Amino acid sequence: MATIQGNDRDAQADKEQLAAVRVAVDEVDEQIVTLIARRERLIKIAGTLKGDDAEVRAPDRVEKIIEHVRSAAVAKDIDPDIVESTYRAMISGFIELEMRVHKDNS
Ligand SMILES: C=C(O[C@@H]1C=C(C(=O)O)C=C[C@H]1O)C(=O)O
Repeated sequence: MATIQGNDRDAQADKEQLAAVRVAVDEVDEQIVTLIARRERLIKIAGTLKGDDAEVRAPDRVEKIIEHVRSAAVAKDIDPDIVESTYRAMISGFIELEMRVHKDNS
């Protein structure tokens, strides 16, 4: 009977570790989506409190958020560019959502 040796055993161990890492990534994603849902509820409220489209877009506020999350990324020793691009994509979606909420309320 063949036994698993050397490289085969390493490859098997890597596969098992990758599967475990993916389970952990899925758990983190659940947490992230929970936080995005919480963020979305707040953004919708903000949309009801603003006077016009320019206020909804609030580009100065967007830049302050980017500055804030970049600093938070640096403090945690992760790549601030990844955090910034993630936030810019998310905020761009939220601005469109907030626009719709704002229109429905005005
Ligand atoms: C939530 C706001 O409105 C918009 C959405 C933002 C966001 O998703 O973080 C940020 C600024 C605005 O473009 C706000 O003004 O605070």
